[in-house]
Amino acid sequence: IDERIKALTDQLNKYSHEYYVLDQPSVPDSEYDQLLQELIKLEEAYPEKKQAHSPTERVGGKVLDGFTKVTHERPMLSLANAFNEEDLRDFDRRVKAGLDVDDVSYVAELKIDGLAVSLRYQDGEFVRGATRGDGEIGEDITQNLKTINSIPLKIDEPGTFEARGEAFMPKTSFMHLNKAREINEEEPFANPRNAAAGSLRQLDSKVAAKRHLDIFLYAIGQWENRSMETHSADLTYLRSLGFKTNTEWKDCQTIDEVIAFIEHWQVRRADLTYEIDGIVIKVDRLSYQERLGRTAKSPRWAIAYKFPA
Ligand SMILES: COc1nc2nc(N)nc(N)c2nc1C
Repeated sequence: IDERIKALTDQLNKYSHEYYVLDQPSVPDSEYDQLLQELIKLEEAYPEKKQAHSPTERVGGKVLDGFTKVTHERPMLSLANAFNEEDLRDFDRRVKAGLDVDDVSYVAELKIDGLAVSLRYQDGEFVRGATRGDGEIGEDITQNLKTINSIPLKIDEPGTFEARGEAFMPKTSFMHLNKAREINEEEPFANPRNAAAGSLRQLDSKVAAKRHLDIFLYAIGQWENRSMETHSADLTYLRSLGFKTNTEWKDCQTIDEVIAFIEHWQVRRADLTYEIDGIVIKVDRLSYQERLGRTAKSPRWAIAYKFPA
């Protein structure tokens, strides 16, 4: 029985990764559902044999009467903003002056319009998910984050590992949710960001489970075995661990390439299945990030270009 429960758990988590992260399911939904039903029955019969990373965790658990507070060991900073080309060139000049180098490569990423969250893993198990809060103190929303199917419940990484990213509601989920709310004469959400925030702050994770939220991870927070040289290597590593990262990021050798990337997405963003409110530019070399450091609330090695509203 033990073996069967473990085998079903790992198999279903693998299918889930293929479907929700790689968008390449290898089995039909009917086979997934059949195996899930078998696991549910086995866990009901032998509850003590249920694995911590069981996919049956996805449907939501008990209703909480409040959120416990979480202290972020590494503060979750907010980004300084840029609104035009001049701001971007000023940022580039400041970075080069601060490092006393004249060639700095950047990574440009889509700025997902959602809610910043932190996912903490202990010896491979997803043990805690939290909101950014004020950057130092956030709220424990683990139960709600477990309902996001693209979040792996288990990863192959020993010790403490923290992934950070943006939880969001895809545009189609947002439209369907608001249509349902209008039918129920409930107040519609103003935008997908508010809908995602409202969904993740539900005390009843069964409600969050129905909101079809998704997530893109974009940084590694706490990591005992930190070993990468660049941010782009971190993004590649996150993907290799099974996390959903946004594939539209680009290595830019100059700020001109960044500006071209911004112009490209300023037009193309309407075609995306999720809302973005800008482009985030980060110095790629991690040792350079260390040297540039941070202000009280923002890193000096990154900036968020905001699209005109
Ligand atoms: C390094 O800090 C950050 N990086 C980010 N990257 C992307 N792509 N999107 C964000 N919203 C974002 N937000 C923050 C605070």
